[in-house]
Amino acid sequence: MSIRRAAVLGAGSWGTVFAKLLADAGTPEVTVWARRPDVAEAIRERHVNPDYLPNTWLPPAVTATGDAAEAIDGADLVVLAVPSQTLRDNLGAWAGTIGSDATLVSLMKGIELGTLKRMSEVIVDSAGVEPDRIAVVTGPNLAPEIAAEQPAATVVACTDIRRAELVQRAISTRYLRPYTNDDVIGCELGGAVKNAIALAYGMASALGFGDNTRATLITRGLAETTRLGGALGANLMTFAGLAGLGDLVATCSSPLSRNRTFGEHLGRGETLEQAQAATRQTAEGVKSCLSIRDLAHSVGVEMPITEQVELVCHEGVDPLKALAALMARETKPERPGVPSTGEHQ
Ligand SMILES: NC(=O)c1ccc[n+]([C@@H]2O[C@H](COP(=O)([O-])OP(=O)(O)OC[C@H]3O[C@@H](n4cnc5c(N)ncnc54)[C@H](O)[C@@H]3O)[C@@H](O)[C@H]2O)c1
Ligand SMILES: O=P(O)(O)OC[C@H](O)CO
Repeated sequence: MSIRRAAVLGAGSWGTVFAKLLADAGTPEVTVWARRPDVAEAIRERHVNPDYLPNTWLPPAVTATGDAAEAIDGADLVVLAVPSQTLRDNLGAWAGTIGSDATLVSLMKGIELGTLKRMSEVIVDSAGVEPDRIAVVTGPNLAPEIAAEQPAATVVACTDIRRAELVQRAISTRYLRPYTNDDVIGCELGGAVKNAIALAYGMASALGFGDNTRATLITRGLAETTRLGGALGANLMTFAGLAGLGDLVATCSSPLSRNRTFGEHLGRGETLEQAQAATRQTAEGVKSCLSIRDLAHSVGVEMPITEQVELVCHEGVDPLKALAALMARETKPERPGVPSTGEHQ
């Protein structure tokens, strides 16, 4: 079985590249929903997204509309690519038009404020679908590099292996190699938490700290992600894979990362508002650091880096003071691989 018609809801960087990917992998009809009519028209008429991917030509199979119902009509694959905090409201409006056996794909890397839910949980709530119809695509996938067809790998996480394999086939190209995984919880947490850690990494870089500091942030960032995952029922091995370490390294190391770049602005002493004004695109970690911190507290897990990132972003704490607070924490054994239960340190 293969996908005949796909809808991609969201015409930002990743939604647009994902539409190209589906077309390159052989989906005959891919319709992108763009919020702005001029973006829909440019994709439809000129095969380019001038706002987000001006230098990437989109294949003929990709078209676009400003009407979400039109995009979803008859689609057997419905891809969700809007900012995480807008998903519930958007999907609530679209849900009635989604086919009863369509597979839903989540591209979003965030945790909802207030409910503290992962994106697949928000989809279950607002679209009223069973969890096994939802696949999560996540991994080290900076949109501009995938657009340039640079080789990379990703993960398709779904509890229904048949649907995971369907999506895997639908995005398998000479430049992207997808792996399946049944650990939806771990894959989503890896994608969401790495954004908060990349903010810290960006701050440290802007403050002039070198590779020891950066490696420490990546490694301890992964440790706190793994602790959270363990407490929430994830497979701890997921965090050693593409959705965990892979995405964390790509996001922290890349100047293309919006989260890292946002952290650099904060590290240079800018306020949240100044950093927001300087970076137009979605840096999910800025909001999700709050919900991740609250989610961690709800299960008794300490996430010191995420907590300090939240203080810098939302409480105006100086990044240098945040770093000093991390360094002043009580000393403890490293204990890699310690299971989640017991002391969540
Ligand atoms: N860009 C990447 O490299 C990349 C890679 C993997 C995953 N992701 C994830 O994909 C998701 C989407 O990111 P992106 O990179 O496409 O973001 P983006 O900032 O490039 O684009 C966001 C899109 O959402 C639209 N939008 C903004 N507010 C909206 C609202 N209230 N309702 C509906 N649409 C709205 C914007 O117009 C834009 O088209 C994020 O969760 C991100 O973490 C991004
Ligand atoms: O640009 P960022 O920081 O949103 O990261 C993009 C992707 O999630 C990297 O895999």
